[in-house]
Amino acid sequence: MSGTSSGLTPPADAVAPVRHPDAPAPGEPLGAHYGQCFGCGGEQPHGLRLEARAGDGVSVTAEFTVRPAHQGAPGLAHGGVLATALDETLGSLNWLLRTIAVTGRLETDFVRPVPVGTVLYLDAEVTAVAGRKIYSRATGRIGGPEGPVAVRAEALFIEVKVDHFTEHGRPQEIRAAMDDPDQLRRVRAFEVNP
Ligand SMILES: CCCCCCCC/C=C\CCCCCCCC(=O)SCCNC(=O)CCNC(=O)[C@H](O)C(C)(C)COP(=O)(O)OP(=O)(O)OC[C@H]1O[C@@H](n2cnc3c(N)ncnc32)[C@H](O)[C@@H]1OP(=O)(O)O
Repeated sequence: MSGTSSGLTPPADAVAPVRHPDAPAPGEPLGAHYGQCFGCGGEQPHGLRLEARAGDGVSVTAEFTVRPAHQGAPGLAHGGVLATALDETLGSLNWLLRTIAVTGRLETDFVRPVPVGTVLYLDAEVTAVAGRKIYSRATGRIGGPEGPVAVRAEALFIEVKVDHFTEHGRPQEIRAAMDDPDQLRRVRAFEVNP
């Protein structure tokens, strides 16, 4: 069964997404947006360590290897972890728009169980933009990049300013991020006018 709720249908005045001229070239690894990110960071022992690459247009591909820490049922990936992989892949589209945006809505279809040890091959693209609203979709396949679909999602991301994080984040992590030149460089790669 699949379907899309009305919150994920672009309005009539939505436009096609535009790849930012300074977006990473197709094939280029995007790297982590934050080392402590559970989705893409290298500093989270049980994190997904998802590795995304720029695609053509406003699209990305990514890979995530399911490890024992990611189980729900015995030997199978937890659905929330798979949703995280989709969310993170969709979030990495920000690099191509050079926009900071957070997930407002994420609708996920779980089509096939995903065993521990599986590589999940993900792809995602922005489908439309309407003001601050960014509409996107993602697919996760198993067995290879052309293998059967295991999960898919449609999402609405909402553009925010850096203030979203500095106002709502816990002060100790925000201070550490602001003291980290690599982190500031990454934020600038997302936002044209930091
Ligand atoms: C140096 C300092 C360190 C900085 C470090 C920064 C580096 C970070 C870089 C990159 C980050 C990328 C992170 C990727 C990680 C993966 C992605 C995630 O998991 S993100 C986490 C989960 N998401 C949230 O925590 C959002 C929580 N929600 C909110 O904060 C608000 O609700 C927010 C910002 C999403 C919207 O709030 P409003 O007050 O700004 O805007 P309103 O007016 O409510 O919504 C705008 C439009 O969107 C629609 N909208 C909003 N939420 C919707 C929903 N759930 N469904 C349908 N429409 C929705 C509304 O109807 C409105 O539409 P109409 O303009 O009137 O047409």
